[in-house]
Amino acid sequence: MRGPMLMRPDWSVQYVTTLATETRARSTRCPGIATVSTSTTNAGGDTSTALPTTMMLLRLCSSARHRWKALLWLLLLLVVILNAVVFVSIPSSRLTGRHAAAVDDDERSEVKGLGQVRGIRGASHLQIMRKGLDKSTANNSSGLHYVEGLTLFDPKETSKKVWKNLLHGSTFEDRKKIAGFVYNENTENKDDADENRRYREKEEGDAASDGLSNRDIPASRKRDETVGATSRGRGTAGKNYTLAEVDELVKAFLSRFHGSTLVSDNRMSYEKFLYKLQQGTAWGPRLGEFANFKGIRSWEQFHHGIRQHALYDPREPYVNKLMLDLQTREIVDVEQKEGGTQIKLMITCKDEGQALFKPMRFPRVQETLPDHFYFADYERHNAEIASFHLDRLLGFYRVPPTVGRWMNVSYDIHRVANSKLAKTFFVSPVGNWCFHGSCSYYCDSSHPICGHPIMLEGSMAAFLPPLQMAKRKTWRNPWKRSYSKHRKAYWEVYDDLCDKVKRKHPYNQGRRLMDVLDMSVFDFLTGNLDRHHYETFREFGNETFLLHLDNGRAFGKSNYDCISCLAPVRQCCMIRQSTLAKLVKLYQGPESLSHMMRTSMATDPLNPILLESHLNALDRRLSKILHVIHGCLKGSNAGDAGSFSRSWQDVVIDDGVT
Ligand SMILES: Nc1ncnc2c1ncn2[C@@H]1O[C@H](COP(=O)(O)OP(=O)(O)OP(=O)(O)O)[C@@H](O)[C@H]1O
Ligand SMILES: [Mn+2]
Repeated sequence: MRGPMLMRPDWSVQYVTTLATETRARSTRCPGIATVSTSTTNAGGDTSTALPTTMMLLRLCSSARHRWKALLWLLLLLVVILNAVVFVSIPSSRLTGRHAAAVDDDERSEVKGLGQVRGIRGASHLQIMRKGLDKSTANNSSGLHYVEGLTLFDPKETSKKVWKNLLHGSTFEDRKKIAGFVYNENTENKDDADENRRYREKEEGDAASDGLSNRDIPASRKRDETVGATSRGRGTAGKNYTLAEVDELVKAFLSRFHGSTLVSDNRMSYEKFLYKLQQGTAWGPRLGEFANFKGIRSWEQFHHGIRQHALYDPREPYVNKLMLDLQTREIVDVEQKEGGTQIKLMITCKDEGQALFKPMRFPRVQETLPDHFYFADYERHNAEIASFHLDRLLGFYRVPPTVGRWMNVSYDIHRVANSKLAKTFFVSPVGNWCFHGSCSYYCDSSHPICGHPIMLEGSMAAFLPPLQMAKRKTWRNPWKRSYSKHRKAYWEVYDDLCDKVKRKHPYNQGRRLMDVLDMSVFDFLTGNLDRHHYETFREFGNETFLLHLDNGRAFGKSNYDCISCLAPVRQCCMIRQSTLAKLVKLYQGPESLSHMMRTSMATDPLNPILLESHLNALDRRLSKILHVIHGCLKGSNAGDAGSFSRSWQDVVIDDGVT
C-alpha cells in the first residue's frame, strides 16, 4: 500500500477531490469499488492511504470492463468460427436432409487423398467418423519403412522367388506354405484321438444328461432310413451322427407338417428348401437414415439393406460384391478399434468401406487348451468367418458379412496405421513383421501378431453403420456366464431361469425369447461360450432380430460340445419352428451341415476355414440339438417309445419368423 504512495508523493488536495467525484460517478457502475474507497477514507480519515487503493481498484474496474468487452467479442468470434467449421464438415446430404444422389460415380467416390475426401463429402456418411484418410505418405513413428514389393525387403537372394510369388500372385497352396499354414485334407486330424481322451471325462459328465457322447454314435443305434436320404452321395453326407431318438423326432416332424414349406422330400437341396421356406417373408422397414439412399458402393447398399428382421438379404447381389470388396479393395487407413478386450483393427478401404479386422493369432490346428477358460482364450479369425457362413446357412442373416483376407503387415497395415498403432510395430528376431497394438488382453511384445514373414491372415467383417446414424442397444444375455474362475451363474446351478425370463420384458412378448433361443442354438453349434451381451438396432424397437456380433471365441474345441451353451433351449424346452425345420432338413439330407459349410466357405481366400474335425463337430452338435428337442417333447413322464407327452405347440413355437 505504501509503495505507490512513495512513488507519487505530491498528491494535491484538488486532485483528491476530483478523483473522489469521479469515483462517485463510476460507483454507479462499479458499486463494490465505491464502497471500498469510501469506507477506507472515512474510517481512517487518512486520504493518503485511501487514494492509491481507490486508484488501483478504479483501474481494475475500468480494465475489467474492457476485458469483459474483449471476452464477449472473442466468444462471438469463436461461435462464428465453430459454425463455419460445422457447416463445412457436415455432408451436404445431411444438411439438405437427404443423401446426395448425384454421387453415383465410382471413380469419383474413390478416396485418393484428403483433398478428395473433401471433394466427395456429399457421398458418404462414414466421413463423420473418419477424416483425413490415406496415410500412405505418412511417416510412421516406429521408424520402419513399408514394404511394397521385393526390392525393399528380403535380403536373401534365395527367397526372392518365393517373395515374388507371395506378393504378386501365387497359388493358394504356395501361400499357405509360406505363411506356415500346413493342412492336409486327406489326413484325419491325428490329435483328435488324444483330444478325445483328454476331454472324455469332462464331456461325459455333460453328455450323461442328453444321452449322447462326443464319440461317433455307435453303429448299434441304427439309422431309420425312411428319415434320411437313402442315397446320400459321398461328400455330401457327413459322418453318421444319427440316433434312433432323433429319427423318431424327425419322422414325427415330417408327418406333422407334411405338405407345408417346413417339410421337403429328401431329394430337395437344402438351398432350395430354405428358399421356399423364406418365400414371402416380410423383412420389415429399413433404417430411416438409409431408406432413401441406396448408393452404388457395396457397403452403402449393405447399410441401405438393413431391415427390421434381417441384417441383409442374401439374395441381393450387393452381398457377394461386398464380400469381394472386403477381400480385395486397397486399404487406406488402419486404426485400432476401441471396445472389447482383444486387439482388432478398424480398416478403411479405398471405396470408404470399413471393416473390423481380427488377426490370426494361432494356427487352426491349435485347439483351446484344456486348462484355459474360454474368456482367456485368443480370438480366432476363422471362427468369425465360419460363424458368418453358418448364420447365413441357417437363414438367420444376423452376422455381418465376414471374409478372410491376406494382409501384408507392412504395406496394408503399418503404412496406413495411425501413429498410436504404428508405434507398436517391429521386426522380430527371425525377420517376421509384427505388431501388438494396445488393449487389455495380449497386447504386448510377448504376444505379438506376426506375419510369416510379412503376410498375415485375418477376418474382415463388414462394418455396421456408424452409431451416430443407427444407434444400437446392448442387452445383457439372460444366460450370461459368470466370467469368474470361481463362481457360477444362476442358470448353471438352477434350472428355472427360463420361467423368470419368460415373464420379463421384452422376453414376455414378440420374437425376443425365440431369438435368444436361436442364439443358443447358434452358439452351441459353433461352441461359443462368450455370449455375454447382444445388440439390436434401437430404431426397430424390441420386435427385431439380434445381432450375432463377436464370434471370435467359437470353434475352439472340436471334440467338445458345450452342452451348457444349449441351456436356454434345454431349460425353456422350446425352439422356434422354422429353426427346427432347418435343423431337421440338414439332418435329413441330402446334404449334411458340414457339407453345406464346406461348400459355402470354399470360395474364401483363406479356405479351408475350418478343419475337418470342426466340420464334423457341426453334424454331431446338430444331432444333439434334435436329441434335446426329442427329450422336451417326450417330457419326463413319457411312456415307452412312440408317444410324446408334451404338446408340440408348447415346444415348437411358431412366431412367424422364418
Ligand atoms: N461389424 C461390426 N461393425 C461395427 N461395430 C462392430 C462390429 N463388430 C463388432 N462391433 C463393435 O465392436 C465391439 C467389440 O467387438 P467384439 O465384441 O468383436 O470385440 P471383442 O474384443 O471380442 O469384445 P469382448 O472382449 O467384449 O468379447 C462390439 O461390442 C460391437 O459393438
Ligand atoms: Mn470377443
